[in-house]
Amino acid sequence: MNSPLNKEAIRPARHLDDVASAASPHKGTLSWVGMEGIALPLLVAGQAIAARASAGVSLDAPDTRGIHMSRLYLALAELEHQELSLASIRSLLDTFLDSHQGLSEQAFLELNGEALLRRPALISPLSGWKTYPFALRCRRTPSGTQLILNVSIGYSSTCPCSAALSRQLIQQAFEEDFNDIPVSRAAVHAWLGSEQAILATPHSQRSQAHLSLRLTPDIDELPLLDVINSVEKSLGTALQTAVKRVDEQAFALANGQNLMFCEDAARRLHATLSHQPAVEGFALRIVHAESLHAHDAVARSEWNWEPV
Ligand SMILES: Nc1nc2c(ncn2[C@@H]2O[C@H](COP(=O)(O)OP(=O)(O)OP(=O)(O)O)[C@@H](O)[C@H]2O)c(=O)[nH]1
Repeated sequence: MNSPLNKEAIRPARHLDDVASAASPHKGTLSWVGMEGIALPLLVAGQAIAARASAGVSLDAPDTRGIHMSRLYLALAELEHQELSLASIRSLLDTFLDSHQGLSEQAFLELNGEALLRRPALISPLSGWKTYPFALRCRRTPSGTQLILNVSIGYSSTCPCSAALSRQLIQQAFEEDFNDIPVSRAAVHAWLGSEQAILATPHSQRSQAHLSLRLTPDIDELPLLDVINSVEKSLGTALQTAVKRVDEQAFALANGQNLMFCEDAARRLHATLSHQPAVEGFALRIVHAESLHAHDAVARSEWNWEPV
């Protein structure tokens, strides 16, 4: 059995050695030093979420052994209990540098989480929750601040080729079924409502737009919700939450009105994102998880973008 804790034995000495501030046995600067995977509660679009943070600084003093991890860790509390904003992130990066004067010229913060948004149904008054994975990568250097927002947005895509081929089969079936009977409005109406008439349907797939956006460095609000809304509007076929039949019918119509190859989706989003006021440049990757194939159809596009 362990002996009881002897608090006297662990009472802190008046002076605690600070190894981090001592001279390093090995000299040299380091581009990034800090902590990864820190649990951090955040408020995004009004919802509390569990995020993970990476916090770091450069170590530009070649003789100093280490940075002060606790100062970075404690500073992260600045982001708690308030809506996540770019203004608060810039202030936090300043705190990182202020707490490492003489040691660090650059500060870094990465936040990973899932935005949790309530989304309305297409027609009915219902709504439900959807998550959008995001990452915010921030860097403060003597020449300014860089902010990269990554976000993934799911949607539905219906193959335009498959739709055309299905229509062709329906036309052929019409030719055959009405070959020797008179074409009346009532007969065609009844025929259109039968499974035997609409004998082929195009394939659809759950698809993903993976976006990396370089944000205008001096804006204060995080444009996550604006970007998600613009992208879903541009594609027209956002994944749904609560669905009644009236919503499902509207979704079928939206898919039929927005037939999309991965190239079509990439071009639409290229146009949409290049008009987002908060976005200075982007790289996008469109992934259609094909139901026709066991592999994915993918398109990429960039604007004003250099990989970082
Ligand atoms: N620099 C550094 N610190 C580490 C590492 N691993 C654990 N730590 C610990 O992180 C703790 C916090 O470091 P500091 O922020 O320097 O703590 P402190 O000296 O009490 O705080 P200040 O007085 O503000 O400097 C220390 O107990 C370190 O031992 C590491 O790899 N590098």
